[in-house]
Amino acid sequence: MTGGEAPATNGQSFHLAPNPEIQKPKTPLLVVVLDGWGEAEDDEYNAISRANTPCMDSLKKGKPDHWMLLKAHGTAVGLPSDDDMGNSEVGHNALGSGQVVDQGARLVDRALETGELFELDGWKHIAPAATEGTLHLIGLLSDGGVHSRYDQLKLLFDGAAERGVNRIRVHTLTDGRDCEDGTSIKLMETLQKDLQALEKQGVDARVASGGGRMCTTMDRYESDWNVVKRGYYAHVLGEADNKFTDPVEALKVLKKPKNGKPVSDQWVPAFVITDDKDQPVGSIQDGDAVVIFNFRADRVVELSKALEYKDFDKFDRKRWPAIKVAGMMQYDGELKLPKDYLVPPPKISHTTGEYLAKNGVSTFACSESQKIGHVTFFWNGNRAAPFDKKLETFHEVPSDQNIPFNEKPAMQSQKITQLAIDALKSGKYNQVRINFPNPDMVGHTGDLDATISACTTVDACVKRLLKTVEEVKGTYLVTADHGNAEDMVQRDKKTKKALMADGKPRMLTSHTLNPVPVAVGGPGLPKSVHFRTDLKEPGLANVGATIVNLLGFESPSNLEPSLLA
Ligand SMILES: O=C(O)[C@H](O)COP(=O)(O)O
Ligand SMILES: [Mn+2]
Ligand SMILES: [Mn+2]
Repeated sequence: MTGGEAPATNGQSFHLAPNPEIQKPKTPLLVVVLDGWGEAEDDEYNAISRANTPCMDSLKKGKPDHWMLLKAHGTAVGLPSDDDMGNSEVGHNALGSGQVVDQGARLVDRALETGELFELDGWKHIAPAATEGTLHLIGLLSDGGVHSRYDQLKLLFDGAAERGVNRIRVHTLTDGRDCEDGTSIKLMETLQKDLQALEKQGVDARVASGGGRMCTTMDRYESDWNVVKRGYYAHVLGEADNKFTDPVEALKVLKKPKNGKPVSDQWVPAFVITDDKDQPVGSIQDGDAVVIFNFRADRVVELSKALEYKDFDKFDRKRWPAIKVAGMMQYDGELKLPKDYLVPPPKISHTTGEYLAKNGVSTFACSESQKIGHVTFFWNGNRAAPFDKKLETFHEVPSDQNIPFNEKPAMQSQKITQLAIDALKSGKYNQVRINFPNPDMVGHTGDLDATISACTTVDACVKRLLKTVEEVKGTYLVTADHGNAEDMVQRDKKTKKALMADGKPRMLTSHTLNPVPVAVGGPGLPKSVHFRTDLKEPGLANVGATIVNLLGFESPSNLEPSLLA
């Protein structure tokens, strides 16, 4: 269902030709993204196969005509290699743009490998302050490759030192979400060793502050500004309740069990490293340079605002130093935030969202705060505002704040479901697009029972939604952005057996390399329409053209081929 009169992709034409097989539907299309719902064999650590999922099971019976699997990781979504797990940013970029675009991780790798990063405008912008003052590096200490990677951080500080920077302070956010929980201590030891190597070369290089990513700095979509406030106070002001002279010691103490459970890397309270006079070793001062070294946008947009915006009222900054700031990338192309950046971000244009808006399609997009930007910002190629305010409604349900989501695995799924049902019945929208965060957000806690509960809940929500699609005689497309809940344990790479420690399974808190399901159906889908079987390696990017087809148009030539025959 590709072909027809292809519009130019250079910005001149967004016209979409009518689809001869699927007429522009009079009833709505429901698009559901089950965040972190991958496909894997039944297993005791597969929270999806262990959950009660009659609705998703029934969709699977539609294989091969109306159910199939899609690649959701690695090069299929623009990541550097097929060892890279998928994530929400690249997943929703691929789904919504209908294209495979070289993603931030790959672009930063290239710019660092070639040394080009240090020739570009972003580096030139901060270099004088970095060499005369202190270079601060703030970001996620991780080897997960979702928001950042340690090898990139090391190339960055080594490269800076080679170029005359002689005072470096690293502000570390511990992970345990994109890599195994508990590995923060080892990674901090590696960082310490690498900074000490610089010290031997005469560079004053130290860790200055830190904290767990879920309570320090890395909030997203304005779910809870207190998270950013804690980070700003620790990194910029050098203020936190927890003070240590050594960062490894800080983690060892702050991770000690509370109520019988060790504190997860994600939730380490904010801390500051001080000298023997109890003074912070690396608060941010006038004249310093700051690089935010995450390449992924969502969780550093707020920090960028707090560092860069003169007018800022989200919390009392107490002190706002005159500094030069650069992001690893520009995180919001529309807001031009941050103004300066080390590596130009991926260029994602001519997305399905733009085509559809320019062809009169009305859309209701909804999720809770934790994921609202996934079905808006990421979906539309890292662009926050609608293409057409009259046609697109973005609805955010506030998420619970400051709790690990295994404590409430249903999250806001019932509210999202009800809002989507109302939108489907309203007759106002051609497309209703939602994201259920539960399998992913609860999966990241490593709590198997809570994740099973999350998946059972979400399946019941999809069931209610598909019943409504029946009632309104609409169409549906149900899919996911990457795997997570379907494998909750670390495995031996060769034997695939679960890894154990002290007689207990080592839980997996990160995403996986597994494929994800996609299903289409509903009374609005013409009987003759079904999935094609000739695509070599169908992936998430093939969904974009599929949605364009389901809404009654031929897909334009710049999109990956549709899944429909
Ligand atoms: O930011 C996060 O929560 C994790 O690093 C990745 O999860 P997501 O890609 O599903 O958002
Ligand atoms: Mn996701
Ligand atoms: Mn996730």
